[in-house]
Amino acid sequence: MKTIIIATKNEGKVAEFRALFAERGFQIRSLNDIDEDISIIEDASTFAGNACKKAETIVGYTGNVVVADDSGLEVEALDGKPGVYSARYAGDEKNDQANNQKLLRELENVSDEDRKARFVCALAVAFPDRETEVVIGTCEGKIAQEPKGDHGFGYDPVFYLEDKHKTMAQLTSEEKNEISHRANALKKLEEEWKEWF
Ligand SMILES: O=P(O)(O)OP(=O)(O)OP(=O)(O)OC[C@H]1O[C@@H](n2cnc3c(O)ncnc32)[C@H](O)[C@@H]1O
Ligand SMILES: [Mg+2]
Repeated sequence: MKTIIIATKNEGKVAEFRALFAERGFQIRSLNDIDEDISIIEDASTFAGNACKKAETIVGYTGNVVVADDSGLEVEALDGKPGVYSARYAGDEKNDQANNQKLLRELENVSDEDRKARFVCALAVAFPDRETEVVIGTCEGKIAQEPKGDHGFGYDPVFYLEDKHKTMAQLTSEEKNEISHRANALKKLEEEWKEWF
């Protein structure tokens, strides 16, 4: 079985990628399986820029093909915030619950029809011997009035999917992997680049 390194420390992402790549005959390893203490400063102004930086940094350590995900939430009424700052929206310590609470506070007086949001995932693949590839996947929804559900991670409890009448955190992991920004990015990568899969 082919092995892919995923340049992430986020166990929520790792679990999703593990399932998504297993369907395609790959097994994955993440930064949590690699001994070295690697820290990558995510200072690019776009998801794609940060994803490339993560993937290219790790190729330097491993010499293997590396996939990286930089992702987040864009809320229309907040001019696209929290965007690339999604992980640290409520402060440096990366607290999902605090991020969700801050988001709900910011949208306190915003009506249902103005709560449109999208999840974005930039997926970069870096190689030891050729140029990095990047694709973007999205998933459209709305910010709920209150958190619901306990699956997934991050902003899933406050991300409402209108056609499912559920938040992302109320979906099973299989259901999320059919429609998520991460799954959509991987589908694009697969379409654009069949020979690799
Ligand atoms: O950089 P790595 O190590 O991959 O892990 P991270 O958690 O810092 O990841 P990002 O820098 O890409 O920040 C993405 C943030 O956006 C949110 N996010 C991304 N994908 C999500 C998803 O599928 N569901 C809910 N929230 C998500 C979540 O809060 C993440 O912390
Ligand atoms: Mg990060």
